[in-house]
Amino acid sequence: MGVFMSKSTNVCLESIFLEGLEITPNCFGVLDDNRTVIYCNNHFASIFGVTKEQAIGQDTGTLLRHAWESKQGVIINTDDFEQWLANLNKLHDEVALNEFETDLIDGRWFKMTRVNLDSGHVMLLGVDITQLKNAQKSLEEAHQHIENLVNTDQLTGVHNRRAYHQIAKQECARAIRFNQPLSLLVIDIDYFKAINDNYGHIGGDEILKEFAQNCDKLLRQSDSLSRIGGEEFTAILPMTDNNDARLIAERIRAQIAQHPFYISKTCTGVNITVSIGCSSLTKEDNSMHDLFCRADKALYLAKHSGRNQVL
Ligand SMILES: Nc1nc2c(ncn2[C@@H]2O[C@H](COP(=O)(O)OP(=O)(O)OP(=O)(O)O)[C@@H](O)[C@H]2O)c(=O)[nH]1
Repeated sequence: MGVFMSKSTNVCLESIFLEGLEITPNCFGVLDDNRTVIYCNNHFASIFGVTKEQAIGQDTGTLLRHAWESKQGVIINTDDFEQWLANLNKLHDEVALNEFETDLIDGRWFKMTRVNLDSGHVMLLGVDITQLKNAQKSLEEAHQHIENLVNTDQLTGVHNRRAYHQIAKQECARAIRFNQPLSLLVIDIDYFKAINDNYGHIGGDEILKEFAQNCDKLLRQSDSLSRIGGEEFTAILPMTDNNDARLIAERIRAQIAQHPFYISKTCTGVNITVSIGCSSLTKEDNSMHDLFCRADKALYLAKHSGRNQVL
């Protein structure tokens, strides 16, 4: 590196730059046209899990292989290192200037800028963005937590009415677009008022919780159980035609009817039944509302023709 002096102060700017580069949390390195490191600071060398003295004079392929084999420095997720390196070199040869983010095993993140200079040298500058990345991760986690809270029924832990509408919209659009079957169950606990009257509201809440958990276990992972009202639930069944939906509904009805529910305050076993209305997507349907209206009508009929049945 040439020495350049400030005319006004007669100070060697090179030594000031080099001192500054060692103190900064950012990384800096210069490669020659054979990708050999001719200058770097310690942060740059740490990308390869080596010291500055070890890095200078080595080509980046050797340094990256060391990082990959020793699991130090930059995280390289590949089983075929040679292919990975060939792809990287090809990309760097083709693009004169590129920016990318890289994460290290010690948790640091750098936003790297790589510039191919006219002289054939390559300059690499990495800004430490670890704090930014951590803040971004915390924000994403907080967002996910809030998202879960606003979409979850606090009593039963299944989806709430808000989530039901969102899922219904998505699933219905998908089923119509790809011409796939879709079914909906509207499930209502029979004579729930009597449970509240006999065991109090807390006892009723216990039943609701246990019912939701049991019902959820009887469904597939791709199905969505939601509590849309007091003792009223819906189950959205993607990729399920009417025959299968009725089998599933019947399985829920039968299992719930024979399941021993339990009220902890009075140590009482309780039996409950459910009535279920079932509907499936037809060519004439435009939205889940169409399915809901039919399933709700079927539920009404089930209630008025004796309860504990699927219609
Ligand atoms: N414990 C509890 N009860 C609730 C909750 N939300 C609604 N309820 C009660 O659920 C009962 C619903 O009663 P109804 O609509 O008359 O229906 P039902 O007694 O189940 O009768 P059918 O549906 O006709 O079989 C009411 O007593 C509500 O107060 C809740 O979050 N917890």
